[in-house]
Amino acid sequence: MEETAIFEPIIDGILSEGYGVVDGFLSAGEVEALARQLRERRAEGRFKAAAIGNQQITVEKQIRGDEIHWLDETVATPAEKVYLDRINEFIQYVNRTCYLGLQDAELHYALYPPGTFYKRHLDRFKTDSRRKLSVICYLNHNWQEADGGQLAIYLPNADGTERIDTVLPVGGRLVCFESDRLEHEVLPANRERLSVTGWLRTR
Ligand SMILES: O=C(O)CCC(=O)C(=O)O
Ligand SMILES: [Fe+2]
Repeated sequence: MEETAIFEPIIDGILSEGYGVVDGFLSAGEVEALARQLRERRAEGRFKAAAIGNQQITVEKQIRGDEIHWLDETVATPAEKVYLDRINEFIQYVNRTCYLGLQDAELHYALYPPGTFYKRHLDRFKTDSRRKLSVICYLNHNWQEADGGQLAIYLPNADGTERIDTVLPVGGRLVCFESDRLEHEVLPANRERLSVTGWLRTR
């Protein structure tokens, strides 16, 4: 797919709704390859229970139940390189069109076992103001509404009330929003839920 065709709607969504969603950020084949890679990394024993806070010390299952593994570009496999390259193209696009001065990305795989969730939170750590945009790409085959696991996004209305939009974690779909702005939550998933989550950072 032509790059602006997938990048432009993301930025348009952020500007008009506060968040952007696009399908086909990864093709079905790319999703399958990256999901397979995730499972291989997990089988190698590389995944750890996700922690809360920037010291990565507190594991709190009542807040989040996912397991994660950080992508390392120095040992990236072809399937991982496809995603890293696409994200880097997106960074260039955002810098050309929005002058955000993005520098790099930090990305981790996430696997939510059935029944797990991530309670309402903001992504930016108090001590890390480099995180500008949160990007999540889903790696799930044939995800249905009944599978749960929606990303719930809390949006402020002009009158001070809030509304909640939900996004299904459909394979190949990318969601992006400003890390210090939008509170969000992962609702309990009824089946294993796979994604790559990350942050686009300034210098
Ligand atoms: O997987 C998602 O939909 C969101 C994950 C998330 O909020 C996070 O990892 O900070
Ligand atoms: Fe988050």
